[in-house]
Amino acid sequence: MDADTSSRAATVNIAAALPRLANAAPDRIAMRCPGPDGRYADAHALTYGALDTRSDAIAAGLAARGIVRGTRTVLMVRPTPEFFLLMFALFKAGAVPVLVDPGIDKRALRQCLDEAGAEAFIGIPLAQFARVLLRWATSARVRITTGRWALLSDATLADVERAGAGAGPQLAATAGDDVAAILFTSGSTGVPKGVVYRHRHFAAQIDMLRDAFGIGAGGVDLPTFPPFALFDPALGLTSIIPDMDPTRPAQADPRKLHAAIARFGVDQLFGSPALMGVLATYGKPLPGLRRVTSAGAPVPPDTVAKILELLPDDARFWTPYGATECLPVAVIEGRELLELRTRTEHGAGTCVGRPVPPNEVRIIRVDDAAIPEWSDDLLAPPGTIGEITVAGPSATDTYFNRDAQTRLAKIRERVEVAPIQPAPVNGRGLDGGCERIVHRMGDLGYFDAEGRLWFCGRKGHRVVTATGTLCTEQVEPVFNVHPEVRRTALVGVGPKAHQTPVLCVELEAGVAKTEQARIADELRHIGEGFVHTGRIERVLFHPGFPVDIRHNAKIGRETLAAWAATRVG
Ligand SMILES: Nc1ncnc2c1ncn2[C@@H]1O[C@H](COP(=O)(O)OP(=O)(O)OP(=O)(O)O)[C@@H](O)[C@H]1O
Repeated sequence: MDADTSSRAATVNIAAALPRLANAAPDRIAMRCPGPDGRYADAHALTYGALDTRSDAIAAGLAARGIVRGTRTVLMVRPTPEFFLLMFALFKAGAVPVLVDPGIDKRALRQCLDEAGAEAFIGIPLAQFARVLLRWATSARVRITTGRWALLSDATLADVERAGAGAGPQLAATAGDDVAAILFTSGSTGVPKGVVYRHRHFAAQIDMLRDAFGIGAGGVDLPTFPPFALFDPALGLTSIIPDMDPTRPAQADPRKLHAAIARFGVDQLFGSPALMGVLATYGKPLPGLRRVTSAGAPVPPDTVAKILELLPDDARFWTPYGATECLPVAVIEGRELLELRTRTEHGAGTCVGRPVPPNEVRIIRVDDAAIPEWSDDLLAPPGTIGEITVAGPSATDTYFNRDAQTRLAKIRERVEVAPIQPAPVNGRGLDGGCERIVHRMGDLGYFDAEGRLWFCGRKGHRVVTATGTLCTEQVEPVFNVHPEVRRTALVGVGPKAHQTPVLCVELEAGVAKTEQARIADELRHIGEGFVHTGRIERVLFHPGFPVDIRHNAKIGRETLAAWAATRVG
């Protein structure tokens, strides 16, 4: 192997697939985005060829402005062609895009941006105004706007692209260990944390998604969570960006989604459980779809059943389990999930399926403290509930600038490897062995006798009473069977170890307040049917649960607990 070939072989970069695909099929559509009027005009579409050459030009133009390998660059751009061009340009440049969910609390947003120590800021004009007004990302020395005028910034994206035009192919020779992006968590349990993605994490995710879901090039995808669209070009898919507010999937208009699916022959769809709820309630068949995936929180069994009814018989409905820090961890298909519905409704938790190879998923004893080193003594006895941990090629190893959080979520593990065996993919070499990072999911769960993983709720949401521990996901589905109940949330009031369990209840629309006393009695009766729910006596009715900003599906139990505390003496 000559030096040039070996350096090319070592390059790991999510953008590396793009020139290959662009060469093979330059005119294939990579993305179609709705214009401001919601229409899918050709002006808002990008072919593989255009995505490749234009992102080359932008990468070269960014380099001329000082955005180069390693430059942390906040990107605040809506899911338009500009967003995808910029993301691929930043990857090609080896720069580090920083993504924060739009719509998070403004104070938390500023904290995230400060923490990221951004060196550059690329945004729509509104984001540039906010940056100046709210003093966001003051460390950013390069500012680029996607607007028509360079107001409040150094240049427009058009200037950047013009400056780099004709520079030819760009691809930084990034190594697997180099930082590729900083992606913030959704912050459903506090201020979002910046997850450090290395190029090898993205590369592994693409392989794992392709294998777990049998994704082949040439399909047409409707990713309703825009960052997921970034995987599509690497998988050879066409992305149709839906005409909806990506921060409000629960409010998406199902007619628009159906129109896009029919018009562009969409055969795969990703959406949060809230978006699945929208499609299920709308109830129109989804004949062209072959693969639907939903993640972020458990999908209610009624929604799973309805979506399966709407899909063709040979279509698959996957509910992968994972987190920003590690994705995918495990996966289950909707039909198997439905077969296990009774167990969930009897308090077993929600089955999230079998680990996606080559993940190693292990359950450790519940502990709120940091665990620096792995030891097999940490393991919970087989079949018992503990914290879910993952070691695997897509498990990230650190948060950015959050040492305390990193210590709480990561365990170093020394792995002995025989000389002929390759080192674990996320490992670092050591004398006579290798070290890898185990990620703690912060979720409770267990394995059943068939090797399936069950999710029992978040560790921080467990309710510890004087007589034992209650897990949210083992309690709520028991009560959710009541026909007039939309959803329930278990919270604890009082000091840990002496908490009073309180069941917060959101009723179906149209149920009168006067029915609440009867429903509370009926819920207590349902609870008495199982040992673990029999102790829950306090029932509080809430007009509409707070939910997370990313998926609109995770219930804000911290907020509900504070609310419940004001009502329970
Ligand atoms: N299929 C699933 N079934 C049940 N829960 C899921 C599923 N997929 C994801 N989750 C939940 O979502 C969590 C990951 O969420 P995400 O990475 O979006 O941010 P977050 O953990 O909510 O944010 P933060 O850590 O800032 O609170 C998982 O740890 C798990 O609790």
